[in-house]
Parts: sequence; C-alpha cells; structure tokens
Amino acid sequence: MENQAIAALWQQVRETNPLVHNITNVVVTNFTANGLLALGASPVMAYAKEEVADMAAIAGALVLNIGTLSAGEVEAMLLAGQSANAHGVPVVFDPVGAGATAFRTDTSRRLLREVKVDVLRGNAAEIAHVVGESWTIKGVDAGSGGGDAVALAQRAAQQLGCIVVITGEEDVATDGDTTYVVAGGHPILTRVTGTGCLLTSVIGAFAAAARGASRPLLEGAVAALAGYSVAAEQAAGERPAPGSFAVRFLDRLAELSGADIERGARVRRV
Ligand SMILES: Nc1ncnc2c1ncn2[C@@H]1O[C@H](COP(=O)(O)OP(=O)(O)O)[C@@H](O)[C@H]1O
Ligand SMILES: Cc1ncsc1CCOP(=O)(O)O
Ligand SMILES: [Mg+2]
Repeated sequence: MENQAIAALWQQVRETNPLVHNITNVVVTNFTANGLLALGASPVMAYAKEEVADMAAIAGALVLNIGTLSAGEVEAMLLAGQSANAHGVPVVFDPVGAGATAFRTDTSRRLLREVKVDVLRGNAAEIAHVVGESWTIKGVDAGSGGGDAVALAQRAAQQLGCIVVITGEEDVATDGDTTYVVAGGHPILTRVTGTGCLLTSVIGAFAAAARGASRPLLEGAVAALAGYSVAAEQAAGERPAPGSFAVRFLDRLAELSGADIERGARVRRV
C-alpha cells in the first residue's frame, strides 16, 4: 500500500467526519472521544440496552471494547453488534484482557460467534487467547517472549473469518490472505493507558470511511495504523514523558498532514 493512498484515506476521514459508536471501557472513554475528535471523526458513547441498537444503526462504525465489561454491558454489545450487522455498519472489536480471566475470554468468543465482527484488534496475547493459543499476559498487557505475531494474526484471521490487527513494536494487519506490517510508533505509547483502545476506535473511523468509498477494510486498518504511528513518533520527540506525550499526541492526530504521512509511514507487505 502506497503512502499516498494512506494520506488520502486520512484526508477522507477528516472530510467525511464519520460517526463512531463506541461501547468502551471506563478507563479510556474521555481519551477515546478526544482522540476521535482530534482525528476528524465524531465519537458517541452509548451503552444502555434501550438505545444501543438505534445508535449502532445510524453510526458509520461500531466499536466494541470489553476493557471493564459487566454482564449488562455484554448484553448491550450483542444488541448493538446485531443491529450494526443488520444495517451494514462495520464492527470493530477490542478483546481487552482476553486470557486474563475466563469471563473476558468467554465473552470475546461469544461476541465473535454472535456478531459478525469485521476487524479484531488487540495485542498478541489477547488475540492468541481468543483463538485458544498461549501467550503470556499481565492484566490488559501482552507479555514479551511470545511467538510470531504475523503467523498468529494470519491463523486468527483464517479461523475467525475477519481482519485481524495485532499491535506491538510492529503492527500486523491481515485478512488471512494479504498481510501488512506497519513499523514505527514509539514505546512511550505503552506508558499511556488507552492508546491501544483509541487505536481500535480510530480503526473504526477508517472502517466507516472505507464503507462510504467501498474501499477494502484492510486498507483502512493499515492506513489507521500507519498514520497513528507517525503521529506518535512526532509527539514523542526527543525526551518523551507520559503526560505531555498524551497531550501532544492528540495535537499531532489533529495536525498530521498528508506530507507527514507520505514521508513517515512505514508499511510493507509480507
Ligand atoms: N515497543 C513499541 N514500540 C513502538 N510502538 C509500540 C510498542 N508497543 C506498542 N506500540 C504501539 O502502541 C499502540 C498500542 O499498542 P499495544 O500496546 O499493543 O496495545 P494495548 O495497549 O491494547 O496492549 C500501537 O499503536 C502500537 O503500535
Ligand atoms: C488499564 C485498563 N484496565 C481495564 S481497561 C484498561 C485500559 C486498557 O487500555 P489499553 O489496552 O489501550 O492500554
Ligand atoms: Mg488494549
């Protein structure tokens, strides 16, 4: 995928200002809404089972995130997901902490069975546990010393029949057939909570824009990953610290130019 096409997709998200319905966790709600606004998308958080089907139906994309799940929220996610499916709205799912507890693992698998998920995004440990493989996990974070993230993503995509995105030092996006690796970003991202969750919602914004233009969702996900990494590198600068990085990162998401992306995006097909 060419950097020019990535820049064009970022421009398209800004121009189309897609509505992204998030059912996400209490830790990252505000950061996610601000990140989506900075990017040029429109966030809405709606959780009540009385309204989620209606909201999902009118959204450009639905993002499900089980970071602080409860039984009631799972019920709402199923209703929202099924409504999105019925209305042709793309669904992006972040299985936060899958593998850390049986409730998270079982809920992830249930959502994937009962909702047609278009893009699954997690760290390597979460994706491994969703598909029944082992990988060290600590709460919501992946442990190191696992296996091959590219092969894991490809197996998961084939097994689940959706696009799988695994993030880490390098990010992988695959539909099980075509696979891209995105380099860049910065380790400081792992010291600010919600950067993975926001990325999942950003992929939602790109899925919404891709839907409008009938472009492949995989390209949208790759564009999201690539621009996100460039913004993080710029925000990190010389001596990054978590607090100021978080603020600068929002600024860079808002100000990232086509030229920044064309110069900085590092995508390769593997
Ligand atoms: N070591 C690293 N170097 C550069 N970027 C990283 C590194 N680890 C994670 N990232 C980036 O941080 C963001 C969140 O990814 P990750 O930490 O894997 O998700 P999560 O927070 O859900 O565990 C992604 O943009 C990813 O590319
Ligand atoms: C710390 C924490 N605990 C439950 S959800 C959450 C946020 C996880 O965010 P991310 O996966 O983006 O680091
Ligand atoms: Mg996460």
